[in-house]
Amino acid sequence: MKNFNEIIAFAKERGPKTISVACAQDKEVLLAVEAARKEGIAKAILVGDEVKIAEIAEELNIALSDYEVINEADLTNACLKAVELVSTGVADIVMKGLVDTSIILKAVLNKEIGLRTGLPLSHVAVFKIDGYERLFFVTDAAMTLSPDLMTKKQILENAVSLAHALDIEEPKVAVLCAKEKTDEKMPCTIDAFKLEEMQKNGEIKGCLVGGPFALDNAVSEEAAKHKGMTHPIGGKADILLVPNIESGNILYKSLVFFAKGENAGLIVGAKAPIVLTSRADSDITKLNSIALAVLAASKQN
Ligand SMILES: CCCC(=O)SCCNC(=O)CCNC(=O)[C@H](O)C(C)(C)COP(=O)(O)OP(=O)(O)OC[C@H]1O[C@@H](n2cnc3c(N)ncnc32)[C@H](O)[C@@H]1OP(=O)(O)O
Repeated sequence: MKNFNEIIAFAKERGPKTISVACAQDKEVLLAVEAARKEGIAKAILVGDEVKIAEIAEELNIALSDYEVINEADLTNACLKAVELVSTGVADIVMKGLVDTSIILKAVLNKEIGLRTGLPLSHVAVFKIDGYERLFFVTDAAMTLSPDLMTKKQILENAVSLAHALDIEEPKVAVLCAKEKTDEKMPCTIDAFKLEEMQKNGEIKGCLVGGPFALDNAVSEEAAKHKGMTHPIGGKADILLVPNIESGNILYKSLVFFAKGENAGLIVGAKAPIVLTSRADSDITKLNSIALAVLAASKQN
């Protein structure tokens, strides 16, 4: 798939799925779930502050009779309820509403009713930027603080699974650092080298991995050529694996606010997909993310 229109078209074919929205009292969230409902992509159960949900719905002319609403004003309890709806099979996808990321992630990781699989969960953001011909992924900009080598391997594999769900058969993964040569003083360059080795010796499958890469060589063929790089991933990355949450989050928000990119975001690697965008992201981003989650959920089932 090359853009979000295609993702939405495929989600219409595979939907509707049921989303449980944690802390649904938010204008952009309600606009997105209403658009998803009208497109036949998803139905939503709205968990949150019933009074605030009703006020916003009225302002937006959204009929709440089209939704199940579960009143839970406390943010932590609303997140736990939304997650429980998925772990008990009532819903297929969790969606973050107006709540801190760490609160919903703690609910997702809850030992009794959460969606753990035993392996690391991670965030994948999908972007489309004018001038870059392909969709590309940034991971992990939102969940894992400072991943070690084996956690990076799992983050990479989680993103590769999502790429496969979008019919990107052999995604090219660039492991990002500040430069393209290994340097003992920059441990992420050593991890990047090891991840490329793991792919070459078959420990990582279903993708091509290259690293270390600086961002310019990963996304610009001209920059890669200028620096004399002959790596097949040079300038053609599908997945950008960042070294830590700070670099990933700054890249994510630079793409949204400076580059005005179109995007979507999910937590993957759990028993079900979790729509996780920034509270400041638009209703279009949230709709794109619902569509992406529907494709990921169909692949998982
Ligand atoms: C990109 C747009 C959106 C944004 O901008 S989001 C903003 C930035 N993001 C954030 O603030 C969230 C960052 N992450 C966090 O807050 C925390 O790491 C997180 C995920 C809530 C976990 O917090 P805590 O529960 O305090 O973490 P902990 O290290 O004590 O671990 C508790 C148990 O959970 C497990 N865990 C933590 N991260 C995991 C992961 N990625 N995958 C699978 N399991 C994970 C951890 O192993 C531990 O398990 P156990 O209790 O020992 O069995």
